[in-house]
Amino acid sequence: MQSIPIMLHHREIMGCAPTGSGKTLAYVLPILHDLKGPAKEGIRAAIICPTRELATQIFREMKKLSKGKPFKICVLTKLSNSSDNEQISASFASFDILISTPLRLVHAIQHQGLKLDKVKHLVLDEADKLLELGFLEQIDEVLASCKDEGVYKSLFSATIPSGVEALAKTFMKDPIRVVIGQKNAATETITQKLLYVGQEEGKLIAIRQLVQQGLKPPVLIFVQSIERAKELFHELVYDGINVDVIHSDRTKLQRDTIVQNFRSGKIWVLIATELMARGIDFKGVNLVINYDFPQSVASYIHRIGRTGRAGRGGEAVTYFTKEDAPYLKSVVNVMRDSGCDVPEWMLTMKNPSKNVKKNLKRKPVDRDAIKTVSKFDEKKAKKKREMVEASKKRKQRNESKPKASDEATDT
Ligand SMILES: Nc1ncnc2c1ncn2[C@@H]1O[C@H](COP(=O)(O)OP(=O)(O)OP(=O)(O)O)[C@@H](O)[C@H]1O
Repeated sequence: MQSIPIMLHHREIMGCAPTGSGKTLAYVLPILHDLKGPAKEGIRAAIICPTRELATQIFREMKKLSKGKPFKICVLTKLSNSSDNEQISASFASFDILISTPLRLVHAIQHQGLKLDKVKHLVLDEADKLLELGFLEQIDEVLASCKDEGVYKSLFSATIPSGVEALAKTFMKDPIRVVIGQKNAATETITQKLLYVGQEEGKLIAIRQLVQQGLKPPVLIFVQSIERAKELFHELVYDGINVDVIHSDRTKLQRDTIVQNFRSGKIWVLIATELMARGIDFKGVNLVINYDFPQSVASYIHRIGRTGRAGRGGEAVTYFTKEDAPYLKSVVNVMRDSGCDVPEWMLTMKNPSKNVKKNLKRKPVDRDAIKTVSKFDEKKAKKKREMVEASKKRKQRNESKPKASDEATDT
């Protein structure tokens, strides 16, 4: 309601609204209306987002909403096999709307003759992510490729920190700032819980207890690295759970198939890295489990925002160990601001300092590998291995000692 008239009046917008509240439609509808119909003038709207999965999802939404108007919409995903750049460049020019990740878009601009000089609407979806260091250089390149005068920029996210706002103002023209609900809070339809699991191995115990009590799929589980995603997958798959795992080490085809299978209900539990934390709209996810504590408040909000979408209810459980305790208060604040019940003692905890938060964002907490064997059993097994090794060595030493009879012969 707020963004449609703003964009139709060609004002730039910085829109912050909760996860699952419909930000995609908030820019897709005014763009489709403003472009009126296909024009063969070159790309007139460009939408940039951080992941391929999200780009494909936006493409699908665009296609659905533009039904009846034969707009040519293109999603830049994989690199074209054709080596004829002129041909590729000409094919780009035939599109009205383009959706892409920053890296792929910059490649097309630099090597495949893609032009953005006719772009009227430039959207940065998940803007705060796109304006982080890893993407910033490419966004600069994209901005430089758009003709400055005629382009209206729109930024959307569920989290827009003040630093990002200040940065955005340096390249936006007098933007209108729209904030729906409380800024940087989670959706109120999500029941959020924090669960203390003691040490690392407590997490597997907690998950297994949940399974025993009866999981209500679909369930999404977030971990902090690809390695840990693989480890958890091995544990759960041997438990006989209908589970799969998605991360950037998997092939594009695998990633597409997994997303499709999770959407259709073929997979009940999906283990994911941060790759799936933003923007992905799986309808009806019942539970999000933060197996590993998120590295920032924004990550927490986006991860748990995969449930409780479009007014539906949902549940989010965040496991924490002793090592996560210093960062706990940030999440507690989000829970409090989103209207969740938080124990009194948690509210009186100290807020982590800026430095502590920065360090966590840079480097995740060091964690023991995910495996069923407990530390105690592992130590016992290690001791046993060491004893066996030592006795083997003793035996070898004894055998290599010259025997009494040998000595007699030698002398
Ligand atoms: N007016 C509406 N009525 C009902 N459903 C809607 C409406 N607008 C959007 N939706 C649905 O709500 C869901 C969430 O929308 P969308 O993915 O755009 O959320 P978002 O705000 O971009 O979330 P995120 O911050 O996680 O990216 C989608 O399934 C969308 O189809």
